[in-house]
Amino acid sequence: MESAEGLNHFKVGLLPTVFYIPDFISDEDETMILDDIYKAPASKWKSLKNRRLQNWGGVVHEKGLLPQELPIWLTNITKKIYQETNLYPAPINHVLINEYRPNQGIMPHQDGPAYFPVVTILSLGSPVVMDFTPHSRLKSCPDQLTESFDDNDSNGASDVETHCPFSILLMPRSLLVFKDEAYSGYLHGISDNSLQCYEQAVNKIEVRNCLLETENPTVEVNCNHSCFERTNNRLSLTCRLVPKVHKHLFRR
Ligand SMILES: O=C(O)CCC(=O)C(=O)O
Ligand SMILES: [Fe+2]
Repeated sequence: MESAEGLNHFKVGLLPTVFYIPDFISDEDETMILDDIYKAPASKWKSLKNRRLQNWGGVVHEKGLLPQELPIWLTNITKKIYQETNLYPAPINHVLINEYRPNQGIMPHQDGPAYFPVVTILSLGSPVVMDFTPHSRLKSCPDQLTESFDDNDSNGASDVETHCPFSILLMPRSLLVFKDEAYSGYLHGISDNSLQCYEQAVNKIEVRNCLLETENPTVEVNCNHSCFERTNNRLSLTCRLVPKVHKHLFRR
């Protein structure tokens, strides 16, 4: 995948700006990145009520970034993402690493205004379902429409059809990319439940076999209900660009 055109191959769902790339990195790369994450000093972790996180790249303010150089192991992966997605106008300069226990998630939210409106999320460890919900100003999706999703021609999808909630199943080693309308018109979140259902996932067909066939020790799959039980931690790298960097502020 070497251009934005190549990325179109990975478009999922009705929105034109959501992409799911399975196996973006190898097993070996996943192991190495996990090692590097856990090699970081304990003080690098910040515990929140429902997850813990590491902040890399500097402090994000509403008006921009007070930068800190990314470590080499993060530069390696963000460079690959930057080059292969070809969506950022400059190299990724900020990475948030979230760690979720099996019963932890993240409240529906929209990412802040300081970021360029492209987000890439690399998933590690356990699979999880991410839910996208349109902002209330866009909620125009009658319930019955969700049932006829499969019959819709994605090229001709109207506003009403496109402003429906949807989910994406994120397998370990996959890269989720979303931008523009999916970034600013929708909230994204993960339920804080160890039981995750992917019945409504827009990439259900692509990932179903992957989930069922691999003897994945991180999940217990219930085939009949398109659900699985998380049994391991999930980690994610949320990679973004803060276009405005305060190079000389607060320097001693
Ligand atoms: O862990 C994830 O996949 C989502 C993280 C996220 O939305 C964020 O850090 O803003
Ligand atoms: Fe987010």
